[in-house]
Amino acid sequence: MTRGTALVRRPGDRLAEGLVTHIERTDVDVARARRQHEAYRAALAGAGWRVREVDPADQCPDAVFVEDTVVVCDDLAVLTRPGAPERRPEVPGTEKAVREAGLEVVRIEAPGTLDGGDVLQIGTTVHVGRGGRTNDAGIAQLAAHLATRGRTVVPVPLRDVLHLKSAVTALPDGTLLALPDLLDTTVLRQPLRAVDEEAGCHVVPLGDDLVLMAASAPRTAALVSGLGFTPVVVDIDEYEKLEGCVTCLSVLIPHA
Ligand SMILES: NC(=O)NCCC[C@H](N)C(=O)O
Repeated sequence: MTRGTALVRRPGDRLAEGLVTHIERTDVDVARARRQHEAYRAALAGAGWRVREVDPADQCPDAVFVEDTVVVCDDLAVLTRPGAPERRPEVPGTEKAVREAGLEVVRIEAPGTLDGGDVLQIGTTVHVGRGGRTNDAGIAQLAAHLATRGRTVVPVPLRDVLHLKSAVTALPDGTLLALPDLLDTTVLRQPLRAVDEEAGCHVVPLGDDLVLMAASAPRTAALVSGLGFTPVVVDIDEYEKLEGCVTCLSVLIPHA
């Protein structure tokens, strides 16, 4: 059984030069990061996803964080215009991959900026973080594109955090796991559970009761397990040094 296609992009040799905005830079062990990526791909495959590699963009140190380059909604791929200009050359490779997956393609245009990490889709509601990487024009363009698929966009102001999904993501039943200090939770449209580990608010529902999580959030994994879900735990600490998390290393395209 295949749940769909998971797009990933392998880390390049320049990974350690990736952007760091809200944390202190520490050395990245690229060889270890490659092994962690291999295990991440294996976890997706083990959960029933067909893993497809986007062409490398090795001149871009952050290209491994492929989620930021596209928002997939049903059969529509919205190519982003990343808020960090040095990440924009990552987009053409993603465009090739989503076209090959048979998706309709539209794009965020200047002056709009949008990172996929700011977009949290739950049912027909799409929360979009407004902060350092995503601006009002990007949110307005995304809202117009996703309205064609019956989605409603809810902007969420962020504080001192890279992306919306650095601060909040959702379990398979729509319950939000969040670090409430990092965003304006009053605008969120789903029930919320506060967690006390930063990586605890980064989860990726993989289908059925499976929930992809980072090894750096053991207390939240126990909480998730107690709620009746099955954590699939991967160690991605080399990516966490670059403000990456489990969400940003893939783009899931159900049924593709
Ligand atoms: N969606 C994500 O959480 N992306 C992480 C991107 C990390 C990268 N170092 C960046 O600053 O763009």
